[in-house]
Amino acid sequence: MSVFTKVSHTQLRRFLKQYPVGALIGFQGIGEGVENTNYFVDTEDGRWVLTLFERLNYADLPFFLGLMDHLASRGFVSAMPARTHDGRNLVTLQAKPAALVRRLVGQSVLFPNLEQCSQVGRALGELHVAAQSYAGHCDNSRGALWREQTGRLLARKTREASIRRLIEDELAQQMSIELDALPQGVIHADLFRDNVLFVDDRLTGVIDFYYACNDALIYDLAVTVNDWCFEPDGTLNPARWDALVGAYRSRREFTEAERAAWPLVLRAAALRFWLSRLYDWMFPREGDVVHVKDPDQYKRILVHHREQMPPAL
Ligand SMILES: Nc1ncnc2c1ncn2[C@@H]1O[C@H](COP(=O)(O)OP(=O)(O)OP(=O)(O)O)[C@@H](O)[C@H]1O
Ligand SMILES: N[C@@H](CCO)C(=O)O
Repeated sequence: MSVFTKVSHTQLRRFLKQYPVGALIGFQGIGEGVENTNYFVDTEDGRWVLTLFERLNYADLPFFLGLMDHLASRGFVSAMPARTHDGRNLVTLQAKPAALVRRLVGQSVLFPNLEQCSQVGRALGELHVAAQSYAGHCDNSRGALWREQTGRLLARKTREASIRRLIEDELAQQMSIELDALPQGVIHADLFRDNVLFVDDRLTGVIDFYYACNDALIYDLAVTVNDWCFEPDGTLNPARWDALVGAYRSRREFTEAERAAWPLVLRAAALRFWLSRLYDWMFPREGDVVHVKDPDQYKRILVHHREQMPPAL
């Protein structure tokens, strides 16, 4: 669970006066999530999620909030950010950048069925298409340079020689891939199961756009299948894979270059989350309740991709 910054009832009441949302009814810290502080907030005018951004700078946030606005206003199932009386969707609370967004209905699923995987693949394709008209630009803060620098740091700091060897070898092999040369666009970059909401089998929400960036579209698909289509022991679930990838393809066809790069792109995506989780284990953050995810799960997925060719696109 993660609530890094506590907000009092009085602070929240004062904060909400900036918005046309009516008086505060109740609020509660949200346990899930590892990056930001989140609260569910109920007011006379509806249900909201308040996010205090713990790592992101004020200057970086208009890209993410603008993207959510862009997608939601085109009918995509993302949360529309609320605006203050004077039109701002980004404000300050407790000296941190903060935003209030619509609370979407639904729950995330831990064990997705084939219909849910198919809906996620379709939604990702639709997101890529709808975001083509978004004017904002943001480099991937967890892109190739970050993977290289973080990998080198963790390889130096770890006491386990096998981890050091795996990171160094994977970084060397990743040198042969140029994600920039593949079809580009705005990507979600973190479309894990905990960032998608369902009511039964109906996908009702995509949340947490705070890693969204410009990068290779196929990398986003790799991030998504690595989370949705693998079992906890690191083995691939082929039926989920086919459902998700097939539904994505119904919205956007792959290029030859993407098909050729796919095995290494899957590895780049697995490496990114292994490294970020490993970093959080090795350098834990202070907080009221802090949730850290298991790095080994992503090490297993990376090793799987290194040993076995994935199904072709
Ligand atoms: N718009 C929304 N509607 C409904 N629930 C939401 C919404 N935004 C966030 N949540 C809830 O808050 C939880 C945490 O949000 P989020 O995933 O954005 O956390 P985080 O710490 O910012 O990110 P991360 O997933 O990267 O750790 C979600 O799991 C979900 O339960
Ligand atoms: N989705 C990430 C956390 C936020 O980036 C993970 O599971 O490691």
